Amino acid sequence: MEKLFESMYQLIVETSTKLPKDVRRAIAKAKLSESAGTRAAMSLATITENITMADENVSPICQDTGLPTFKIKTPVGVNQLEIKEAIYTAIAQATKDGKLRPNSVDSLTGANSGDNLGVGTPVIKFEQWEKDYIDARLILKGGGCENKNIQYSLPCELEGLGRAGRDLDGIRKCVMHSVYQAQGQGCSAGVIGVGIGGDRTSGYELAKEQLFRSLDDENAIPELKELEEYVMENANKLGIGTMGFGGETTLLGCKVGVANRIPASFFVSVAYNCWAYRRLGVKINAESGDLMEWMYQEGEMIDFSKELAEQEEVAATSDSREIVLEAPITEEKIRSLKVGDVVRINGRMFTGRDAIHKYLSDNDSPVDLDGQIIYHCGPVMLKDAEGNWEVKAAGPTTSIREEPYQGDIMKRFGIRAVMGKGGMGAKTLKALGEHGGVYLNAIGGAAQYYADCIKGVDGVDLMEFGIPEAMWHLRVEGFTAVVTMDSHGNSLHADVEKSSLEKLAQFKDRVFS
Ligand SMILES: O=C(O)C[C@H](O)C(=O)O
Ligand code: SF4
Repeated sequence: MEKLFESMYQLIVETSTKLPKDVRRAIAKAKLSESAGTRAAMSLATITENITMADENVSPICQDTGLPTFKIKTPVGVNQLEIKEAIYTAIAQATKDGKLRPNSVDSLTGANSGDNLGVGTPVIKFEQWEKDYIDARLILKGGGCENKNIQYSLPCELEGLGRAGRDLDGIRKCVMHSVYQAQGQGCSAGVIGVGIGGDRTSGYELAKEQLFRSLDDENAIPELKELEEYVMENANKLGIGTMGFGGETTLLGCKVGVANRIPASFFVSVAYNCWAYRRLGVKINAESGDLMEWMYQEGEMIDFSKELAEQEEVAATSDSREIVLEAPITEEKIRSLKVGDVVRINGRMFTGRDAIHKYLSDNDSPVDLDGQIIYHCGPVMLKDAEGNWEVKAAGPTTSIREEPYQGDIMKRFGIRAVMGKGGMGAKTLKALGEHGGVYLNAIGGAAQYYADCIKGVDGVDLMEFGIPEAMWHLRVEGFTAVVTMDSHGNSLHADVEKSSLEKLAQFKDRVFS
């Protein structure tokens, strides 16, 4: 099976860089549902441009290439250890080539292994089957959406929906609630895999298993088909929309599976996947290791590049104010910004995510942050032939994780703007008002689009935290984001959360008997 490494490498690269056809179609449909000039339409335009750029650059669609999870079916007699070895080598090579971000971190020390290999990473699940070829599937599910997975133990009380009992209607309520609680933080519009039954572990496994289904398939169990259709129709009435900016499409897919349970337990497990729904599969010759066929290839392939010219017109007709920001920014300038303003950033910004925020809460900053912009981002970086850092992918990360630190750090160091995605909470909003700061929402997953706005890397600090967690000094041009929290107490995120909860309450009454 000497070709096995090559086949696995291709599977990894293709999964990270090329969004499957069914997902493209769902995104194209979402785009059609939004009115021109809205924030949702603008975000979807950025997302589709990003998909095209990832195709062209053969670079990661999103910088978070997730926890690679392989599901492999092998004919009886095939050596699974050999397959494992080929996967490990291919993962390390794809990381070296900038197709995967080094994402495997020691949970106790925080050390990044640098090659995506480590205890428990990647995940490889084997199964035997009677066919004569190998079926290898891969999902790259990022951390932001993974953090929005949720498991319900029935019966339970749900915000907005009341009691969810141990029946199909209780399940319906849990699924609706799972979409609400994710808001835009898992880079909506998302896809949910739902597992009914099992135990806490196998329930989540079943939920994730659903993410390997095609978005276009039909559930063979009539009740579940009905549930999937119900959720698709009604979750999209919650008004959360792309990136939680409000809008018509909140969900791109809902797939439900069922397994038996034991009498005392009744779990409903939900695996939330972002729009950057990267999963593919290949059929591999069991003797030679050759790649025989790609999976998920049915139907039309949408070429978003054709729409790019049209999109520029949409952006031009949008009625939001556009403001240019360049650090150092004055308090006066920041206080002039309002929720809904679109900013174009030129000049300097510094990345800082989990490790940096924890560090800055106990230590001095390695650079002067007065008037500066902090970007919640863990990029994919490679060194070029001259030894200079090159940005391969650089979209925002979920900002809410920095909520405990953010306000204090902004005040202490004089930071005027923080940028990420998904919004932040009440503590940060209060600090923005007191200190004079704004929160900027960039489009989650648009890692190629933003990498293109980064014109240079002028330095890096705290490299000991690993590539994603270091503090990169970036020089940008035309880096676009939306003000979603301002210094006047306004938060688009709080507004969407409130209005979506009101909408959720409309689904309180029994639907399935
Ligand atoms: O780790 C990242 O870069 C992003 C993460 O997937 C997130 O959505 O927060
Ligand atoms: S940043 Fe968004 S698109 Fe990327 S992995 Fe995280 S949730 Fe998915």
